[in-house]
Amino acid sequence: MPLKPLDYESLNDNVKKVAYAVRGELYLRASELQKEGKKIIFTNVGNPHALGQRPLTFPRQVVSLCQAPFLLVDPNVELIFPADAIARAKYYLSLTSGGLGAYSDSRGLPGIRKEVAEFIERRDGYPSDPELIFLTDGASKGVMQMLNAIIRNDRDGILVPVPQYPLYSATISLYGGSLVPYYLDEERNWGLDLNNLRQSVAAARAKGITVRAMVIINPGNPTGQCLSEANLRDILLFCYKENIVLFADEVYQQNIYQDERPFLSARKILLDMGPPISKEVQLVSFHTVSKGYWGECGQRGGYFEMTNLPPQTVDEIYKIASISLSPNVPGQIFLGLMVNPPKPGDISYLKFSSESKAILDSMRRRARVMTDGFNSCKNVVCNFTEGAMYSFPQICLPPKAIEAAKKASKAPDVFYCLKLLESTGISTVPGSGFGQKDGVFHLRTTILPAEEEMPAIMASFKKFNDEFMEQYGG
Ligand SMILES: Cc1ncc(COP(=O)(O)O)c(CN[C@@H]2CONC2=O)c1O
Repeated sequence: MPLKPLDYESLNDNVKKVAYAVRGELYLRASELQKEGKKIIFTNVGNPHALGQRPLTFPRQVVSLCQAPFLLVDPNVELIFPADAIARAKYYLSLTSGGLGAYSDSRGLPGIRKEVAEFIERRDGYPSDPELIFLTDGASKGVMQMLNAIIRNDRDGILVPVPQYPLYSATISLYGGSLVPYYLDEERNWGLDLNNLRQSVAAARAKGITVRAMVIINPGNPTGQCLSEANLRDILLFCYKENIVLFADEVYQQNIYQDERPFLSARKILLDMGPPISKEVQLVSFHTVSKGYWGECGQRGGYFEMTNLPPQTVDEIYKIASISLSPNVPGQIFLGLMVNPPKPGDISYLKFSSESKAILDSMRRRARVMTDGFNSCKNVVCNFTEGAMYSFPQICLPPKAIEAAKKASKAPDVFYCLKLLESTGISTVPGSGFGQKDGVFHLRTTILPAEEEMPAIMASFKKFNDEFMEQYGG
């Protein structure tokens, strides 16, 4: 029988090349075990509500009213919903062309794009143009749109930090480009290594690759590092000198757990640097409602902002966005609420700010508990989670463990994570899924398990790890 068009063997090779570890072998094994009745702690995905985080009240009130406008005319509505939520729902509905069931413009509702621009202006102190802000179904879709626009063939290279969030490696594979790694320095808390960056570009060019863009993830996933102003200036100067576009993935900008390096946007530093750099470097910045203290991953709300892209390019990006007709409208409303939350004096302000602060304060405490927990384990070292939502400890695997992994035809860190999962139910992602230096092994977990469960989880991990190291002669 001839191959059918959708038989595996006849699929697009780029599709078959793609790997995405966050929901890879460990996740699938964990799902099997769960079906068999084993209690699994899914710390593999930065999915706060799946780990018990409660949604913020105000956004849910507003979107509920938007989803069910008949409530707005119910005589009892003010008994259940605060007046500012009612007013905001009416405002958002007035922006739509027929409620949440109607398509919006392919770039998103202009009124919400304006709210995003105003947020950026307040954050950075520079004007922002709503026409250069596109709303997307999560930041992922924006990243994919921009990588699709810039990758022409396999000679086009995209600089990606290693360890990296595999949205980038997977998308670059999918679109047939070349990933050009630049290694973060684990000894300096995953700091930027400019020499390695320059060497990577030179090596890529020597192979005939045209380096077109550089990705920064700030704060980092899985590594959690926060870039300093000096780092950002170095990166922007580098992009200017090398004629490279900067993709700034800033989805964790609310998730900061230390005071030394607060979040600074790439756009702010670019504009601070002034001409010629501020006029020449092309920058695309990404954000989402999935992270921060919102954690509204399932709502699929995101945006990207374009800086120094020519109008004709913006038009092309708009054309491609039009193929998908409209970003989902509820997700757009969540985004509008995130960038324009209740203000002091608003009825909902006190509740909103206390809910938000409680979540962030707890995340900061959990980041510390998890880091210290890992560092109390034999042959485990872990940098502190400066930001984002993850811990990325290095597991120093003894030779016997590496030998056993080889016999099991598993990468050493996959072997370790599978043993951890089978023994404790803790579902993690092996460091190999994010990239790491040869011979050095990690795992990624989130700092998201409930705070009251964290000590028991870390104790369970420690018991497993120390027994594992004993068994394999570590
Ligand atoms: C750095 C980074 N960029 C973009 C995204 C995508 O966000 P959207 O939900 O807006 O598309 C994620 C999601 N983080 C994944 C999801 O959970 N665990 C992770 O590592 C991310 O970590």
